[in-house]
Amino acid sequence: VDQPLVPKQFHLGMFEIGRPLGKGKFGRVYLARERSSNFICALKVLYKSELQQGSGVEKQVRREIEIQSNLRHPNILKLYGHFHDSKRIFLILEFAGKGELYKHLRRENRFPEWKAAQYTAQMASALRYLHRKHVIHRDIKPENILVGIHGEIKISDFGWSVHAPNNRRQTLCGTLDYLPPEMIKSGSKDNWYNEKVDLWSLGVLIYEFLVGEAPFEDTPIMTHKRIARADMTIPEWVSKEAKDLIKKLLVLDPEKRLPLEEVQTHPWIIKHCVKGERASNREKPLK
Ligand SMILES: Cc1nn(C)cc1-c1nc2c(-c3cnn(Cc4ccccc4)c3)c(Cl)cnc2[nH]1
Repeated sequence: VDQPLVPKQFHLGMFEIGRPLGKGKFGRVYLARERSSNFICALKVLYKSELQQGSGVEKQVRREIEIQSNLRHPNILKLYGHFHDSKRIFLILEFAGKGELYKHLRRENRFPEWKAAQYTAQMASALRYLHRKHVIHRDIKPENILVGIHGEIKISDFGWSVHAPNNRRQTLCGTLDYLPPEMIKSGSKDNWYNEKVDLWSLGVLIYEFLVGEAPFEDTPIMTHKRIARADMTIPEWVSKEAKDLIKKLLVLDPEKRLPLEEVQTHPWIIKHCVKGERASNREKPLK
């Protein structure tokens, strides 16, 4: 029976380790079952040796634990607890039954508009919850999103998130595609700690859901230039409602990006995310 993982003190002997589920830049994730409750979870194993002592990564893991263990939302992957031994750190995470979203996106090339709109509505709901708690994710991209057994999405990997405002310096690595202009421009860093950065990344995510590639995908130099100018073209076959929402999020001025409340009530979202049968199967438009 699925019982929530309750004890405060966990240790490796409490878990039966199953198949590897995946690996990231730091560490691997295994399917696991907590023996006394039969609770299925995902166990993320990080080697202390790989987290160079005193480097940013160790602080990132600490921040991931601190932030994610206090979050409870259906579209945010739960962190139930953590423990460590002499060589490793273990994070006890919610198991997402349908795995990594980016694999689904690569396999399907791109998502139909109704699916992209439903994922967008779930992302907006999760981001509103995070921003109300003054948590900025800052690394929204398909690679950091998992899919639950009912097809719902779950934001994971809070390694880059911060409690705003925060004056810790960050070094960035990995893809530039999702970075907002204020994070690639030199100069004042305080915009890095404004929730609006997640709105830009949400716009990039919607574009990639619908088109199958990121809007500024290019050589690193060109991506940098195109982000700074919000220079993108949306294919003509994307619906005008979806185009409208993407354009209202990929705005250079962070203060002019569409607030999450208005994302959730945008015509493209309303059209595809009404309760009951799937809007796209509806014969007649809603009154
Ligand atoms: C894969 C896979 N296939 N199916 C059917 C379900 C899954 C599944 N994977 C997960 C995973 C999972 C796996 N890999 N990753 C990527 C990763 C690994 C290590 C460090 C950072 C990031 C996440 C999780 Cl956390 C949580 N739940 C998961 N569920």
